[in-house]
Formats: sequence, structure tokens, C-alpha cells
Amino acid sequence: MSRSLHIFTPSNLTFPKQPYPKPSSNRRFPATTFSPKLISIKASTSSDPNSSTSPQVLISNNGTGASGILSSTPQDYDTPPSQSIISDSSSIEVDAVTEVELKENGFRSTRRTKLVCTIGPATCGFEELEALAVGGMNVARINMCHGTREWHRRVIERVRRLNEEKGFAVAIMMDTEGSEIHMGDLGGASSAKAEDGEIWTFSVRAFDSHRPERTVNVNYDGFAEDVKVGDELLVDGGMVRFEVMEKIGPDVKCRCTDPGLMLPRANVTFWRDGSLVRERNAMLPTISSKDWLDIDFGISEGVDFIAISFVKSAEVITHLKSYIAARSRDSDIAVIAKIESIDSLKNLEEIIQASDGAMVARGDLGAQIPLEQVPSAQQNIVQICRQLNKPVIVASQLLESMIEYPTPTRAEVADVSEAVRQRADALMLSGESAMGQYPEKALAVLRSVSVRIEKWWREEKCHEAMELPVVGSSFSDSISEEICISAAKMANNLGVDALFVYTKTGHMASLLSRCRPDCPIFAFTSTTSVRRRLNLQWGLIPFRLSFSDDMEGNLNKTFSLLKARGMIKSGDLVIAVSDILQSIQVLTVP
Ligand SMILES: Nc1ncnc2c1ncn2[C@@H]1O[C@H](COP(=O)(O)OP(=O)(O)OP(=O)(O)O)[C@@H](O)[C@H]1O
Ligand SMILES: CC(=O)C(=O)O
Ligand SMILES: [K+]
Ligand SMILES: [Mg+2]
Repeated sequence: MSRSLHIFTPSNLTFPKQPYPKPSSNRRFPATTFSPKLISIKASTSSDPNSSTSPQVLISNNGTGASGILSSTPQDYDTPPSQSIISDSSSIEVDAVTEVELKENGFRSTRRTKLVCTIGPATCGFEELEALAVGGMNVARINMCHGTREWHRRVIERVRRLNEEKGFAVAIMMDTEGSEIHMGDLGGASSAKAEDGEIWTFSVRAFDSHRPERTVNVNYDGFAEDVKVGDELLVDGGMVRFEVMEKIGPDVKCRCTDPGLMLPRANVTFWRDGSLVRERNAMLPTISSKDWLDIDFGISEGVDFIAISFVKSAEVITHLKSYIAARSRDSDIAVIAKIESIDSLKNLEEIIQASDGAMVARGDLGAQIPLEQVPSAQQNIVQICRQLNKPVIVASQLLESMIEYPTPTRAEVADVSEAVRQRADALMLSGESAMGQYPEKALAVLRSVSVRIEKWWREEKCHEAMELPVVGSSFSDSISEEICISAAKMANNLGVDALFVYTKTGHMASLLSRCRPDCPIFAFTSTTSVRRRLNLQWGLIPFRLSFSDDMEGNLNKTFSLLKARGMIKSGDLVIAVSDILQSIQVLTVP
């Protein structure tokens, strides 16, 4: 790129000469001494990328404020699917929970960390789902390892109905089974207890209705051939352990060395001399034929996210993304790479780069690498995701003891705090919400710990600045990134109440979220599907709003709609950015 560009940042941006006060301790500008409503800095785009006119930053003072123009190459945002655009231009949609939170506690106290709940027998009813939505569930996860497609379809229907009838924007994430080795479904039993010293049979034979006592089926045909006498067999990452004693045809006799509860379809790994054995099962495809059918199901149901289990390489993600694109022109399903195998750690950056987000799936990850390596892997994945601008979910065993007990352990609270402190986009409940005794209580713990830790770290100003590399490929993308970095920095320095972002595809909102600003981000988008997808990203409060290319009009409309609902008030200080007209505007709410 030969053209030079003046990207404005707070350091090279000239504000009007008019003095304005330093942020006071409550970090709120008195509207009387500073009239930010009139400051508008725009990066307008020239239509000719090769234009010889040199880019310029113009700051003009229109009375008391200023406006700046910065020219650049044309931006290209793709138009979202027309089908999902809601034509009602007079309303704004936000979920009832956020609305109450904003009204009662103000901007600062809103939760920035998003919450994902796995839906299972304990939470599949409409009322239970509603209780989770009221409790702050942003994304409902359905795990295709369990239940029938018909069961999952009903859950999706209920979540949809909840969104329609009660104004929520709960997104749906479908998680594939993947083709690693796991046990069968225990013939319908909810669990099986293995006691110390007991002999259990792991068999590749399928059992119809009658499962012989102390026998479990294993889904991998090569199992009996690949294991050796003396191997250690770990169920669910070591929750239960066995030693292989004898092989009899398709049956493998094992002695329980670490007793515990085995759940249906629990994952099985085997170890030899302290290392994970990956014989022919290493060749199992990431996406099995059953997974492809589940993916077709997810596409036809219009789920918002598909999470792929046991990803090994970026190719499988790229392949799936083109498969989805060819089959679902109207909806845009985001693909989340689950990082839960040794192979995925080896190819981490390429996999995350190819995906729309990632999950630190600590359950299986902890079965493939030594447990003491899981925390550093988590930190690394969270950091790479933030740098590459991909949402990241920290999952598994966050509040494991709450499957049975109404209060978490102190260690669990510390674990949740750590994920919040790392500023992961989202935390996930698995068994706690799918089949535990206290799904709502577990969600409430995630909620209160998140809010508390976020507030604490904001107040202490403990967050280290993170180097955010350029992620976009076009010049226009770079401008959007710089705008977001500058806007977030300005928002922190000026102590504004909220950042507003008007975004058609959601991209600009995600770039702002990546900066992890101190104030919440109101993300306005015209489609319900983008709004749902943004619900996974840190700090974003997604609104559905029809808007035009006239930012002045958009802002006035937003202010009056939000004021009418008591969600903002006169005098609130806001910074607005948009991907319609690449710009930063500082405004006080009239
Ligand atoms: N749809 C479902 N029907 C029945 N039980 C379910 C369902 N979803 C989850 N569960 C139960 O909740 C437990 C925890 O759920 P989770 O989604 O973490 O599954 P998992 O088997 O550990 O697999 P994964 O590694 O894919 O997360 C499961 O082991 C299962 O017992
Ligand atoms: C979530 C998941 O798949 C795991 O932790 O293994
Ligand atoms: K799964
Ligand atoms: Mg897993």
C-alpha cells in the first residue's frame, strides 16, 4: 500500500482548542463545560482507491466543537441477508433482563462476560429455559452426544418461542459429537458406579436393551485390537480409572483402580507408560458421518453456532464453513473450534484463524494433556483468540460440585474468577445446567462472580494492555480496527457511559469488544440473527434496530427510543462508531 494514511489516534488527533476538564473522580464530564455533542470525527471514504488526493485529517470547529475528515479507501461491508431484516423501523429490541439491569443499576454494573448453558433433561422445559434466560443465559448449547434430534428440535423450538414471546435473544449453539472414543449410553441408565477393584468389561459389541452387569460398550471398532494388557484406561479424563487385565475377542476386561461415577457416553482414553495412546483412532475423522447429519440438522434448524469437537486442523473448519455457506445462504452460522485434543494445540493459531470462535473444552483437553498443563493452555487460547478477534468460551467443570450441591467450592469460585480476569468472552455450564440439581443457582454464581470480578479489576485498573495486531486484510478493515482501538481508548480516558456501535454484519462490534473497554458497548444491528450472534461476545449489549446511512438521524432515533424506555438519560456521555460511515462521535445525550 503506497498511500499514506493519517489514522487518527488520541495522540495525533487535534481536539478543539477549547479547554476541557480532566476526568473527575467519577469520570463524568459536566455537560456545561464541554459540549461533546458537537465533536464529530469522521473517516469518510473516497470512492476511488487510487485517487491521488492525499488523505487528510480535517478538524473544523463548528462553533464549540469540531469535526474531522479522514479519507481512505472505500469500505466494503457485505449486506446481511435481507430475509432476516425486520422492517419495523419504529422500535428497538433488547432483552428484558438487560433492560431491567440498565434501568436499575446503570451502565457500569452490566455484566460483560457472557454465559452459555448446556441444555439437558434438567432444563429442557419451557419454564426452566425461561428461568435460565431470566438468569442471564446468553447462549443455549445442545450437545449432539446426547438425546435424539427430535429432543433437540423441541429445545430449539422452545428457545425460539422464548425469544419471540419474551423478547430474549438467546442464541443456539449445536455441539457435535465428534469421533473420539467414548462409551455407549449405558442402556438408558443415568450413570454407573465403578467401585475399587471391580472387574468391568469394555466391549465393542453393541447391546440392544439388556446390558450385562459391569459391562459398557465402546464406540470404536479398533478398541480391542489397539489396547494392550497393562494399559491404563481413563473414563471422562480420569474421573474413573481402570487397568487392562485381559483381552477376550471383542471384550476387554479391566480392573477399577480409581472408583467413580461413569456417565453415559463418557469419553474414554488409554495410556501406556504415561503417554496417551493414539493408534488407528488418530485417523478417525473429526466430523463423523453422524456429525454430518447433525450438521445438516443444525443448518435446517438455523442454529446460530456449530461447535466442532476434537478439531485437529484448520482444514476441517474451512471445509465445514464452505459446506455451510453452500447450504444456508440466508443464515450465517458461526463455526466454533473446540480445543480439546493434542492435535488442536499443535495447530492452534491456524485453527482459531479459520474459525469464528473457539472453546477451551477443558473436559477432554484434560484427558489428553496432563492436568497441570490445562491452565496455561487456557490462558494461551484466550489470549490468541483476543488477538485474532475471535470470541472464546471457557468450558467444563467450572462449578462441577453444583451438579449435586447448592453452593460452589471456593476453588470453583476461584476458577471462574480466573476465566473472568482473563476476560474470556464467555463461560459455559455443562452438567451443572444439563442434568444437575441446581441449574439456576449455578448460573447465578457465574453471574455474580463475573460482575464482581469485572468491577474489581476495572476499579483496580489491573488489566495489562494487550498488543492487538491488525487482523483485517483490507485497508478499510484497518481503518475500522484503528477507529475501534481509538474509540475504546477515548471512552476509557473520557470516562464515557457507553460506546454505541452501528453495525450491519457485527464485525465492527466485535472489533470494539476486542478492546475490552471499561464501559459497556451498545451494539445496534438491523438483523435478529446478527443480534443473537453478538450475544456471545464480551461486553456487547446487542439491540435490534433499523437504521439508515444517516448517522445523525440514527443517533437521534436511538436516543429517543432508549430514553423513552428509561435506558439512558439526558447528560449521559456516549461515544458512537459505525461501519456505515467510518466515524467516531462523542455526544452527550440531549
Ligand atoms: N441432551 C442431553 N440429554 C441427556 N443428558 C444430557 C444431555 N446433554 C447433556 N447431558 C448430560 O450432561 C452431562 C454433561 O454434559 P456435557 O455437554 O458436558 O457432555 P459430555 O458428555 O461431557 O461431552 P462433551 O465433551 O461434548 O462436553 C453429560 O455427560 C450427560 O450426562
Ligand atoms: C465441552 C467439552 O467438550 C469438553 O470439555 O470436553
Ligand atoms: K460434544
Ligand atoms: Mg469434549
